[in-house]
Amino acid sequence: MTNIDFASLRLIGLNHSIASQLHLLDNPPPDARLLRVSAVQRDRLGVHDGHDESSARVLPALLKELQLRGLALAVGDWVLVDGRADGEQWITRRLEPLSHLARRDSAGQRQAIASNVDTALLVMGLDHDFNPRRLERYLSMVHAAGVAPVVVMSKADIGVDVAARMQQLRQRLPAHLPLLALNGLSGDAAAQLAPWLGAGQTLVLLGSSGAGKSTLTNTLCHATQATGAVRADDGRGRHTTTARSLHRCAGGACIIDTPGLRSWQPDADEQTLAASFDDIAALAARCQFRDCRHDGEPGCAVRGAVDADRLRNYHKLLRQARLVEQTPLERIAERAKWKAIMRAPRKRAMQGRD
Ligand SMILES: Nc1nc2c(ncn2[C@@H]2O[C@H](COP(=O)(O)OP(=O)(O)OP(=O)(O)O)[C@@H](O)[C@H]2O)c(=O)[nH]1
Ligand SMILES: [Zn+2]
Repeated sequence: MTNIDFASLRLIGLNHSIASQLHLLDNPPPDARLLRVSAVQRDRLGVHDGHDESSARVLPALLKELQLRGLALAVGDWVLVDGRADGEQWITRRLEPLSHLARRDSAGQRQAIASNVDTALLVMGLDHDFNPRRLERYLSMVHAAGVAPVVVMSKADIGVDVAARMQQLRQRLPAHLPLLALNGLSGDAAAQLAPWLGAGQTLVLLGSSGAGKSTLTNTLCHATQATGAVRADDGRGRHTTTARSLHRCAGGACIIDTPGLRSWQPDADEQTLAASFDDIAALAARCQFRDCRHDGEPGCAVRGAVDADRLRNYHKLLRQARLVEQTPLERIAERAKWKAIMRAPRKRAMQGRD
C-alpha cells in the first residue's frame, strides 16, 4: 500500500483530488511513498515530503512514457517514489496533474514549468521591466493551463510613473483580473496577497529575470525557509544548490519560484489563445461579421473598445500560434508573405515592439 503522510504533505499543497487518485491506480506499487517534486535538474529531481527534501531519479520506463506523450516532470508534480536496497530513490509514477504550465521555446519545443498550481503570480517591475505586451503573453500561458492569474506589479516603492502605469494597466486589462502594486521587500506584501495564500494552496511566480520573484518569495516564506534549513540529519542528497524551487509559507501555502524566462511563447493553439483575451471574445459576439478579425471590417465591436496596443498584441500572438501549428510547407509560404510585407517600409512602422 502506498504511504501517505497527509498531515505533512498538506504543508506542501496535497489536497483530496490528488490523494483520491491513488485509489484509482492500476497495480499500485507496494511500499511506495507519495512525494512532491520540488526541483528539476538534468538527471535528478528534488522530492519533498513536507518537511525535508531529498534526491531521486526517474525510472527509465516512466521517462519514456512521458516523452512519448510530449510531457516532462515539473516542479509541483505528485509522484510515487520507491526506495531500493542500493539507497537510490526511484520515481515510478506521476499522478495526473490538476493543472500544468508549459511554454514553447524559440524552436517550438514544449517546456514544462510547473504542475498542480492554483494561482500564478505574474510579477513585473514598475521600473524598466514594465511591458504590458509581455504581461499579456504570460496571461495567455496561464489561462491556457487553467490557472488563475494575479498581476503583481513589484517595486512600487522605486518604480517610475507608478500611478500612471497602474492606471494604464487597469484600462487595458479585463476588469475582473486581480491587479496590485507592492514592494516585495516589505512585510505588507504578505497582507496584500493573503487572499491567495490560504493553507493547501500552491502558487507559482512567473516573470522576467530581476522582476522581484525571489525577493517576494523570501518575504512571503521567510519564517519557513529559516526553519527548513536547519533540519539536516539524514544527509542524503539534500538541499542541492538548485533545489530551491518549492517553498513553504508560514500560513500553509507553498510557492514555486521559477527562473526568468527568455524568448518563449505560450503553449496554446490559436483558439485557446483567442479565448484567453476574454474581453475581446465577449465583444466579438457583437461584431457585424461572425468571422470578423477586428482588423478594419465594418461593424466591428472590438476595434475602438479595446486598447489599440492590446489588440495589436492579440493579433501578433495569434499569428505566432498559427505559425507553430503550421506544416513546414505552410510555414515557408507564410514566411514569404511576411517577408514581402516587411519589405514595405510604411507597414514596417506599424509592427509593434516585443
Ligand atoms: N525597492 C525594491 N526592490 C526590489 C523589489 N523587488 C525586487 N527588488 C530588487 O530587485 C532585484 C532583483 O530581484 P530578484 O528577486 O532577484 O528578481 P527575480 O525575479 O527573482 O530574478 P531571477 O531570479 O533572475 O529570475 C534585487 O536587487 C531586489 O532587491 C521591490 O518591490 N522594491
Ligand atoms: Zn470585430
